[in-house]
Amino acid sequence: MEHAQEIQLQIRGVPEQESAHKDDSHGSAPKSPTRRLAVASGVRWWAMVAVDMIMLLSGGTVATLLTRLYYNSGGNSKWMTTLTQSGGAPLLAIPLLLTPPSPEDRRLPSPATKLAAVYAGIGALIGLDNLMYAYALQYLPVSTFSLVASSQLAFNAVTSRLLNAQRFTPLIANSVVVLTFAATVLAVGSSSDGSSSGNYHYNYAAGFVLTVAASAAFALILSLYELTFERVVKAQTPRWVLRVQMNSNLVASAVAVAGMFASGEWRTVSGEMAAFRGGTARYVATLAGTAVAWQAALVGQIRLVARVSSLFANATGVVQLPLVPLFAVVLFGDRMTGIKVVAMLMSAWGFMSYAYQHYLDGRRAAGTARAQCSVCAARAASDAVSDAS
Ligand SMILES: Nc1nc2[nH]cnc2c(=O)[nH]1
Repeated sequence: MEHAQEIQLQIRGVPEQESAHKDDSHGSAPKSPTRRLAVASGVRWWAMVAVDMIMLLSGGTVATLLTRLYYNSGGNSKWMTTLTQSGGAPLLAIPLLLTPPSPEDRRLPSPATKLAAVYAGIGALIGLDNLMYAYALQYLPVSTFSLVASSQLAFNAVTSRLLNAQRFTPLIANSVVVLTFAATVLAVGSSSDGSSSGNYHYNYAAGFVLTVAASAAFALILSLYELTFERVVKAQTPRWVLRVQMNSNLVASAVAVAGMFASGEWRTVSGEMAAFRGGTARYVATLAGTAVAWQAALVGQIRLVARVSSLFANATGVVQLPLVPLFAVVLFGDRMTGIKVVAMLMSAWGFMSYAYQHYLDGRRAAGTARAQCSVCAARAASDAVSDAS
């Protein structure tokens, strides 16, 4: 009977498996590329993943375009751009208060000191990454930036394998390669199309090195988030996702504020505000909008890490790279080229390859659950017969 109850619990627990930590994910053996999805597939699950993806893609695109607008309109403070990437974190207190707690939200999964150390470590890394990303966005033209930044997916392939025991299937490998190519095609094709003309002073060597370093750091951050949900928080509930994001981004904001004071950049802020094209109100609106858009994007991205995997979250983020130049056509008057459309299509193709792997895993898991069900029913019947005799 015990066996039958155990399987019934597992089946009933399917929706919770998204939120509850599973012991089997502790092992270092390669796990299913889509293991959480494997037990929680279904229309509702896909709809939630789609919402997260839309938040990441729209938030990330708006944030990147607003950062470019800030630089284009006379802004020049790297620490200010760094701060906008994490400074909207206190706003997360609103959804946190509005989200009803589940039982897993009420317990402290690890000692408070361990949680604090994790927030401090990831937060400091985010602060450093945000600074490098701020330099990268200013020092490289859109095309080169997209090319180099797409390397974060390859870095993520390594960190996911090492830290998250991610298994690679041909479909996932195909997705990583095609998404990287999509950004490469974009970079090669638009290097001479005068993209994002503005008052940039490109500094290629520094921009290149900083973009590569930021890409590696960001891949590590996403893998560390995944590890945190599995080993430290031991839950993937909406509230834990918000808490982890808010606390780590508050630490990153402290790093940015400290950097602004230590570098003396804070003295230039009032002058920059006064000289900003469109005036002070536009300056504040641009930075506030950037901060909100980054947090919206990160909510989507970290929820994808918790729901699926860091590699999936990064793959979705990379889809955004060809999106930015397309929007720049409308907003900054960049030229539209066939290459940009091809990059978009390749990007969609690479992503669909990844999504198809998830679909296959979901179907396989459903088949396994059905098989276990019939074994379980047979065992329950035989237990009942032996109990009666
Ligand atoms: N390096 C890096 N930093 C980020 N911060 C927010 N998104 C990103 C990203 O895609 N890459």
